Parts: sequence; C-alpha cells; structure tokens
Amino acid sequence: MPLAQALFDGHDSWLDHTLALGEQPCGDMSVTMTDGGQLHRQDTGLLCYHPAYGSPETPALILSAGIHGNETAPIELLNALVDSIVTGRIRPAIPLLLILGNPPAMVAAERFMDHNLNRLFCGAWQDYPDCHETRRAAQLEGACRSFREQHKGPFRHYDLHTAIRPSRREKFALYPFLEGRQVPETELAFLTEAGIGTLLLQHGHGTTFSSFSSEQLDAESFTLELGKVHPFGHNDLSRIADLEAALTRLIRNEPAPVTTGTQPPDIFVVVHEILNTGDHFRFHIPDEEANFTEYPPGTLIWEDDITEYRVGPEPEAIIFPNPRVPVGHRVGLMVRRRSG
Ligand SMILES: O=C(O)CCC(=O)N[C@@H](CCC(=O)O)C(=O)O
Ligand SMILES: [Zn+2]
Repeated sequence: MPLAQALFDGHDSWLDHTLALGEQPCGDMSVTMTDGGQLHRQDTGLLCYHPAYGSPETPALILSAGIHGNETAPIELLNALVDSIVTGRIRPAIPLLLILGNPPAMVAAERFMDHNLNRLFCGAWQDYPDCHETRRAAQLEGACRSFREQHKGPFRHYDLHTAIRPSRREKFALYPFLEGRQVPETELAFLTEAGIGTLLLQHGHGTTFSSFSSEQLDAESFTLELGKVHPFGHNDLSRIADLEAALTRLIRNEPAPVTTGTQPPDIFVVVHEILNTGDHFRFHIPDEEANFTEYPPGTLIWEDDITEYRVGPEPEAIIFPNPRVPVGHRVGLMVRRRSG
C-alpha cells in the first residue's frame, strides 16, 4: 500500500483524512521513510517528522494552518508540502511538527465552532467553558511543548492564515510582542524570500498561537497572512509559490539564497488596538474596507458613550476590521509605517 494511504487510513491525502475525521481523534501511528526518517501521525491533523540524523544545532520547525477553519489556502499549501514529504519529493533534513489546527471548523467551512481558537493560547483556554476549541488549544500547546523538549536548537514557528478582507498589501507577517526581542536579519531575509513584503510588529502580550510559541517556547514565530479567504478549491496557490519554495528550502535545511540588494519588508507598528467595548460601541469603518486602507489625521474610527478614537497627527491604516467579535475582543488594529 502506498505510504500516504497507510498513514492516512486509505485516504489519498492528509487533508482528506483530516476532513473525514473532523472532531474525531485517530490512533497514533508511525511510518519509516526510505531514508530512515520517521513520520508520526500523533492525532487528527497532527503530524511530526524526525529525520534519521541530526545534531543539537539542527533547527526545528512548526508549521500550522487551519487554526481558522475557513482559511483554506494555507491548509492546501501545508497539505501539498506533506504530500511532497510522503511521496519523497521533499526529504526533510530537520524535525517538523505539522498542524491542521481546527478540523471540525475546516469541515464546517467556518472560522471556528464555539470560540476563536487563535485567542485561546498561552493558557487562555482555561478561562473559557469546555468546548472543542479549548480542548484543541490545550492539546496543541502540549504537542508543541513536547516537540520543543526534544529539540533544543534554533526553533521556528510559522502560523499560516488568510484574511477576511482584501488587503492593499496582499501578504504580511505579524511578529508577536516580546519585551526586548528584535526580528533577526535571517527572519527578515526569509520573509523577503517568501514574497512577504510587509511586517507588523505587535504591541503587547497576545493569546494567539504565534504568541504562545514565541513567549513560551522561545521560537522565532510569525503569523503569516497570505491573501484573502476563499473556499477549498478556489485558491490560486501560485500567489504563495514563493512561500512554498522558501519553506521547502528550510525543510531541506539548505542555505538561504544570497539577498544582497533585495528590499527588506516594510515595517509597521501598532498605534491603537480597537476593542469591542460593549452595547454602545459604534465602529465607523465600512464593512468592505481593505486591510491597510489609510485614514487622514482626525478621522473618527470608533466611539461609545464615554470615549472615541480619532486618527492622530499622522495618517494611520486599519488592519483586520471586524466589529462582529465578543465584548473585549479585538475589532481591528490602527497601524503606521515605522519611521527609520
Ligand atoms: O481578517 C481578519 O480579520 C482576521 C485574520 C486573522 O485570522 N488574523 C489573525 C492574526 C493573528 C495575530 O495577531 O498574530 C487572527 O486574528 O487571529
Ligand atoms: Zn486566521
């Protein structure tokens, strides 16, 4: 039986297997690749790879997609990488943890079922009533922690997403906030290689998956926004071919290309985080507004009965405008290009 079918219980791909199971767990199993590497199915949507040889300096990589179930382009990209590994087109030279985050939400083509999974990390899942997403956040934290314990060398995590709105900057990365941490030059070069020309530096502690791996696993972590949400089968994966090539290079542990003369990503900082303040919250950004739409000084962005927010002395742009979130959650971010 072909390796993929053995590992995925007769399904042709990891994605088909994950969608067939949804919320159901699956048994743990391992297969040995022809080069001696071990591919280990830990549970539904959870795979890990250990190469036959390695040293303490060998970097390790976590790749996740589908933390939001309807963000299908990154899911299809990760599935294609797994297919290449299983069929021997890519022979990984580094340990990998590969995650399809929210299988039942993927089946339902929804962002999430009960709670936004990407707000439940760093232990925040303990503050919510038990549901599929709280259990999944706990499981993913545990899987990442034990992977980290086995691999003490350089450690990266890329959490792949797509955005609800179109964007004036199609692909962008978010770097979780950690006091005193600066983005290494190697990571800036990786973003350029991957065709991601914009980087937003987060401004405070978060409870996203990338915040968790950054803060608690000492990973170089990024949330990567790779375009707009579309249903399965309606993505133009050629738009993220540079990322696929850059990830393939990392997985093979090949040296980075020489980047002399290439443009580093444009860096943005958060000026203001818009939170839903409750019943009297009024948001003045139209529903269909694209990410990175800029507003002139003085523009009223939101208000309630007590306070309001207007753009400061320099123009500011909006990212992730979405007023349909629970009270206390993020409605959007106001950002500005970093000077210097
Ligand atoms: O388009 C939107 O409104 C949301 C897209 C999305 O899911 N973005 C992530 C960003 C995570 C981060 O801040 O690192 C999210 O909201 O979870
Ligand atoms: Zn997302």
